[in-house]
Amino acid sequence: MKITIIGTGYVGLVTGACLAELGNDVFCLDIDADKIALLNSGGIPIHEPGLEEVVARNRAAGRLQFSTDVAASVAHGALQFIAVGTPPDEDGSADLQYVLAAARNIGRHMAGFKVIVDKSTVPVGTADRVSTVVAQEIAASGSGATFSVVSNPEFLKEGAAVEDFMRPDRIVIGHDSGAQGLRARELMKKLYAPYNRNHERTFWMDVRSAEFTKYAANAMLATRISFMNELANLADKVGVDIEAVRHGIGSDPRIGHSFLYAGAGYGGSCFPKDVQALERTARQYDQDLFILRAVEAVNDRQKQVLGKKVVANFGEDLAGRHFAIWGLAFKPNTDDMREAPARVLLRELIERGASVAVYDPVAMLEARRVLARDLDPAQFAQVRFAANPMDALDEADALVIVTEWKAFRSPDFEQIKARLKNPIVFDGRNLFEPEQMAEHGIEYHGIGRSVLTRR
Ligand SMILES: NC(=O)c1ccc[n+]([C@@H]2O[C@H](COP(=O)([O-])OP(=O)(O)OC[C@H]3O[C@@H](n4cnc5c(N)ncnc54)[C@H](O)[C@@H]3O)[C@@H](O)[C@H]2O)c1
Ligand SMILES: O=c1ccn([C@@H]2O[C@H](COP(=O)(O)OP(=O)(O)O[C@H]3O[C@H](CO)[C@@H](O)[C@H](O)[C@H]3O)[C@@H](O)[C@H]2O)c(=O)[nH]1
Repeated sequence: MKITIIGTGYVGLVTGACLAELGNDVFCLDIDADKIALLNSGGIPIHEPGLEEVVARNRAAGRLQFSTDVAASVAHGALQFIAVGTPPDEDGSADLQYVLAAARNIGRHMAGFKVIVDKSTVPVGTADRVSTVVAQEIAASGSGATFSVVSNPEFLKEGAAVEDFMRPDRIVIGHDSGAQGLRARELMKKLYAPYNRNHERTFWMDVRSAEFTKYAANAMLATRISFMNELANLADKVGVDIEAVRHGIGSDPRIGHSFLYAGAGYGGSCFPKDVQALERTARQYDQDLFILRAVEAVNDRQKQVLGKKVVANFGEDLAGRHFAIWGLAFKPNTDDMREAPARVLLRELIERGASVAVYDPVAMLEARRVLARDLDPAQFAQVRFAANPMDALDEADALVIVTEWKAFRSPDFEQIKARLKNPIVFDGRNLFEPEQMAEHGIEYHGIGRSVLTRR
């Protein structure tokens, strides 16, 4: 099938590359000329396992092209995927300017019949707004073109995006029940047939329900994390090991094991913004989503937990103190720093007068860019970018772990102890066992595990 993808960010690039991998003829459009030039020279703008190979293979086969040419992109695809960003507006609602700009371009240049697929995460009612904008442009151009807008939210996780897209646990498709909507449904069915031959994993529904499903999924996952983080903080006070509790409750199939890890708070480009946007939608309908307000507040506080543990240990004034930080990206296997808990920790430590040496397996360049924006030049000068994890430890008063990279899981503890000024580890992702740390003579502070540390 001929497919156009508008926006070549995490979602657009992965969607385009994976659809090309199945033999489709894919045209990827972006307004960012540098990104398109990079992709056309064989580069990849993001770190995502397996993506580079899929892109290279399909570019070479002529099934995947990148361009800034709007008219050509609209002419190309029978299916026009909108995969542009929907960042938070000042009031927390989803900013739809990029989605509507993409829709306007489609309407302005289209001829014949097109299926417009909203893949971006967008509030309920957005498909109607896209329809209105496209219809206005068609009326202005006089092309007489026809279309149907479909909602097909994306559930991929960064760091596992290619795998998630190629083996989806569900495909949600919202379409209209009129003739154009049913025509769109047939095309979507054909497109996704290779992923699930009998469509056992496709959930067909109306457009608004599909739009809402995406927010409901992220809100539920964020709720589980904040719930566990809140309990972990209590566990620290009442002498309970949150990891034992996690196993104890997760074995109940009604609860399940996933997304119950207490830690330094959730980050990324999705949970924080989508929880906020759903709250905002509710407020527009005079409803207060109490649970989600609490989920957000708990997460904001949780991002400060590591800083608070450091202060409890070293005092409020950290002038002259130096800390090693392992992990900067908001999660492993990505270089994405959006809403990363490490940014909150670094600001806190540096504002209190400390200096830091930081290390992340892939996010160093992105961190440099983001931290130069977060911090003023004098503060930024307090950050040393270390060459490897052990190099970050020298002369540090303690090691603080923020991201659960696999490479941090089995370090040489004797070397850690020898290189740190004080053998103290603050573990924001519960990577290590407190007993094991005690054996190495390392003072250990996990999340919700202080009972084991005291033993
Ligand atoms: N990142 C994820 O893991 C993820 C997962 C599921 C859903 N989503 C949702 O998908 C959407 C995209 O997210 P992302 O992380 O890929 O964003 P991103 O910021 O990485 O990429 C968006 C791209 O769209 C381009 N763009 C903006 N306006 C354009 C226009 N008019 N025409 C062409 N290109 C345009 C930008 O230049 C950018 O390259 C968001 O709604 C997000 O919530 C993201
Ligand atoms: O038990 C857990 C699981 C995750 N996290 C944190 O939660 C954040 C988000 O993690 P994850 O969900 O794995 O990453 P994302 O790439 O943001 O993916 C989420 O957001 C995407 C964008 O909407 C959705 O498509 C995915 O389904 C949804 O998982 C990260 O900071 C994790 O460290 C925890 O603290 N505890």
